[in-house]
Amino acid sequence: MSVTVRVPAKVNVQLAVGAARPDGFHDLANVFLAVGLHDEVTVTPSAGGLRVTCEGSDAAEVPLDRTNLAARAALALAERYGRDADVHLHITKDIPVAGGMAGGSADGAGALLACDALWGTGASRQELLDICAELGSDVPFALVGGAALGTGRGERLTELEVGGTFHWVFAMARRGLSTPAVFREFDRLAEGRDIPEPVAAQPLLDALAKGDAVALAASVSNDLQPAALSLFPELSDTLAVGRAAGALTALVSGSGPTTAFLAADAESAAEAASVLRASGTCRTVRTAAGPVPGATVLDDA
Ligand SMILES: C[C@@](CO)(OP(=O)(O)O)[C@H](O)COP(=O)(O)OP(=O)(O)OC[C@H]1O[C@@H](n2ccc(N)nc2=O)[C@H](O)[C@@H]1O
Ligand SMILES: Nc1ncnc2c1ncn2[C@@H]1O[C@H](COP(=O)(O)OP(=O)(O)O)[C@@H](O)[C@H]1O
Repeated sequence: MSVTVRVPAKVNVQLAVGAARPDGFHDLANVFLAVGLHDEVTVTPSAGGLRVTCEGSDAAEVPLDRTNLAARAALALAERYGRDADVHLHITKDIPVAGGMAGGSADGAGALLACDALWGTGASRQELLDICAELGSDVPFALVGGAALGTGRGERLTELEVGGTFHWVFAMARRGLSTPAVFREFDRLAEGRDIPEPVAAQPLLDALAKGDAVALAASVSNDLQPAALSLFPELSDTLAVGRAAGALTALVSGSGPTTAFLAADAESAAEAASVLRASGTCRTVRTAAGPVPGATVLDDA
């Protein structure tokens, strides 16, 4: 008996960042879009206690101990509902690790939903979302999927209407970037400046609602991009290649270092992807469309 959950990656079409809070986090206006790159998490009862395994091209970079977000999710649910977390969690990883696409968060949400289905806890959606928020700022969105505005530290979600499909190209970099390090660099670059309250941009929300890629391209923004570029200047070359290859816009995905390119349609995305692949400025290139649903239990094969 096992349960498998499929969970998407995200791109931030807007990431407005406020000043550092006393707890070290930053208030955000974080507009998430779930895109069709997925991890799968399979949970199976295991007599030998909690165990995590991972397969996929980035598997060597994924921690297999209790710091893995999937393990933390299983332990949090077990504690809340008085269960033993005697499970084997197997992650089939397709989301790049430390890429600003929330792969670890996806695995956390996936493991939570899978363990919940396996154990039949009867937890409400809100209870699951509360556990997600304890695990990390990006984890609730991986459960919800689609498109949403995240406020607070990104964990308080308002789902958004999207009127069409957006076609993206993602260029994975040759090394990762640490999310806390990028926020620290944001603070350093912001020193001595007044940081406005983060708010969602109305033209961006309208563009999403209309499914208008040209309007979305004109309104995307990422306040962490200067910090990511400061720590990883070569990303500017990748952004320039994607722009020259016809992308409507190019930006760093979240805290990076994955770069994201919005294309007019699937064909232009494929063309930009092949130019980026040939450029030698990145490790791998993928295309993916969004929005897609959040964490979903798969039927038995
Ligand atoms: C930047 C974003 C954009 O969606 O994602 P990535 O691009 O890294 O995937 C998120 O805000 C990352 O969310 P997540 O990766 O869940 O971060 P958390 O585990 O909650 O926090 C890790 C660390 O990031 C910083 N952090 C995170 C969220 C936030 N609103 N303010 C922060 O300052 C803090 O230093 C915190 O200790
Ligand atoms: N299930 C997981 N998958 C990937 N990384 C994980 C996982 N659990 C914990 N981590 C840790 O979280 C770090 C950030 O990973 P990830 O979520 O992929 O990136 P990002 O926060 O940039 O989207 C990794 O370097 C790794 O040490």
